[in-house]
Amino acid sequence: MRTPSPSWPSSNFSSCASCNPSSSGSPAGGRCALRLEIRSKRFAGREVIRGLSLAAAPGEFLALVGPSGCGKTTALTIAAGLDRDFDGTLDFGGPEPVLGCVFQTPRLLPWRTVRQNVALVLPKARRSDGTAERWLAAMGLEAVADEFPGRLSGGMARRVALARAFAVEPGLLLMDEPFVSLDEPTAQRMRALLTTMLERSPATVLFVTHNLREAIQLADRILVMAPGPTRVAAEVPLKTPRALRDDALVERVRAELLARPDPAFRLLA
Ligand SMILES: Nc1ncnc2c1ncn2[C@@H]1O[C@H](COP(=O)(O)OP(=O)(O)OP(=O)(O)O)[C@@H](O)[C@H]1O
Repeated sequence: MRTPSPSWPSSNFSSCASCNPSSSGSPAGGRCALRLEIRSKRFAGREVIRGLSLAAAPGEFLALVGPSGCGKTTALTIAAGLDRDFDGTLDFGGPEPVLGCVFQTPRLLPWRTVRQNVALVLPKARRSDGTAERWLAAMGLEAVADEFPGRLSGGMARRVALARAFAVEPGLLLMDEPFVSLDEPTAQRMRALLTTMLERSPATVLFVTHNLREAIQLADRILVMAPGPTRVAAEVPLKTPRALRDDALVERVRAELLARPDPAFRLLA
């Protein structure tokens, strides 16, 4: 988390508990509402988002889907409070929540052990109270707690990143393509693990993906983004309980969505 990139300015990292050990936020486990209104977002004068509006109820799992470059990461970055340079409003319906963040790459500190990577996001008083170990155990990572990240497989490193995000007991979990570039069986195991973790530690979730199947499998509601400049073009509520969404149902819903006349859906194919 200490490696800044152009779209994740280091100066604003204190907003994300998973990125910053000293962040406190609201009481742990306090699921929050999320209301984000981006009237306009520009990079160097170029407007990339216009009139994007989204709202999540406490505990709701929202998936943002859309074609590459349409502004999903930008919207998530704004929701995380990491980019305040936009015209609009961000509101949690109460105090700022504890944030958990999971990115496209695990972003572990290579010079710290797995255990330390998780413990470091916790308030000082909780760094040696067994919390890190409990979350590592929940992810099946006890055996590598004292290893350095360089010794882990890609899937294990992602599990550490998930453990780190859940260890803070986030009220709001922000995930940016967290399972991209994993082989499909590993990605499926990670999605199942995410579902289990959310049952254990419920949070409001904003999940960015370009993978429509993944969104159908996980989300309570899918927001389909349309480019140029980006806005939410359509919303798809998913009523079937997550546990009952097998491959056949996911494929059926996907086919139905891709057949819709709205061009925003065709861009997802
Ligand atoms: N720091 C930046 N400076 C200038 N332009 C940027 C910056 N960050 C993003 N952009 C531009 O804003 C647009 C939206 O980018 P963003 O990364 O949010 O899209 P995305 O939908 O998440 O893409 P992908 O699915 O490929 O990750 C793109 O045109 C991108 O080039």
